[in-house]
Amino acid sequence: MKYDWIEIRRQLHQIPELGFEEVKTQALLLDKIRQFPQKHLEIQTWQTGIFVKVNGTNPSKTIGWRTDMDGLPITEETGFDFVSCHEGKMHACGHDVHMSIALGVLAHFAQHPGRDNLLFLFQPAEEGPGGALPMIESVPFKEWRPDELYALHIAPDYPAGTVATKKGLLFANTSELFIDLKGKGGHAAYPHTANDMVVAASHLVTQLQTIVSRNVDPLDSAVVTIGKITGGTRQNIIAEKARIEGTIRSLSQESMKQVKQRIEALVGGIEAGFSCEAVIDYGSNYLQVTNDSELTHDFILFCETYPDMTLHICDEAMTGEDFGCFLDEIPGMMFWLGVHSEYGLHSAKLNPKEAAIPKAIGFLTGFLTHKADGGNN
Ligand SMILES: CC(=O)N[C@@H](CCC[C@H](N)C(=O)O)C(=O)O
Repeated sequence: MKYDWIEIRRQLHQIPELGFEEVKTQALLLDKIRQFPQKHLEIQTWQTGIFVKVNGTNPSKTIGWRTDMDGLPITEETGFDFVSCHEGKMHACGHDVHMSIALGVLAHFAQHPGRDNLLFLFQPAEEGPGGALPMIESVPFKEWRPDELYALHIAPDYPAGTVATKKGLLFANTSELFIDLKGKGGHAAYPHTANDMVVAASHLVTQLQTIVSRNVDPLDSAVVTIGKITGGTRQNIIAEKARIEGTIRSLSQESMKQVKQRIEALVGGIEAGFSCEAVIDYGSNYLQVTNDSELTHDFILFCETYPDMTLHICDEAMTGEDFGCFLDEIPGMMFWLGVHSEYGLHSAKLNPKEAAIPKAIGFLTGFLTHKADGGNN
């Protein structure tokens, strides 16, 4: 059977769903997977995710490939004729591309299994609240636990169809950040009788900017981004409540701890200064993505021998990925797949060049064949 992986990417693009809501996505993936020859496949669903094991011909280990499935709460502005059908939601981080590539590679191995087993993990909720940790705890993962694990992420700033990676640290530690402030609402004309949380939140957002500029060692790196503020009810009512939502990024667990301590000190200052109550919630935390040196060396050697593949050795990035939680358990590595888009990840206009999809399917099929046939350059 012949498949059009770009068309399948477009179908996935039209139905973006948030973390652990990937019901239609799971159904579409299962529908495609069930069209592949089933002789060598075993399938288990887990929440909105899927595990597919390709039984090897003479296995001594299991090589894993992980892809993420969720979209983001962004209103798409690409103007594609296959634009998202889910209002306010978009595949703006390329997980539609990731899934179509995984399907394409799986379709090959369903017909031509390698010597070792392959395990394809379709993981929900990468953007949040984090599907990796509960997936690691799941029954199918424990039963089919891979010995090595690999994954990719699209990269808008690399030429389409090229790859980029490095040994060691690739992506940062992340922590979500939610701060709820509660004061006293009142009439806009009587500020002296109220306790305005819009003003308190504004001060706090400004103070949070000093953590990276004044507290983190300039030779280290961290990010504190506030992506959303909500507060108040209308223009002539003093806000009783405000909420700040953001993310923290760091290159080590130690500096993550320091940033959090500083946030707590600043929030304490706001509570004292504005006589309000504040609650901090760190939401989900992702471990840094640390690429195994030997396996990355092998990947680099494979790239050098693969025809028509350009490999960039990149710097680490402050992006986060809960793939880091898998790599804390299992050796493996992750790489960027160039898709050349004028607009970046999490942009409403992200426009990955689809030519990268068939190229990545061919390349990955080669790489996983090399792995599953015992290749270790
Ligand atoms: C590759 C990528 O964009 N990943 C996300 C991961 C989100 C982590 C978490 N929800 C957070 O916001 O801290 C990223 O934003 O880097």
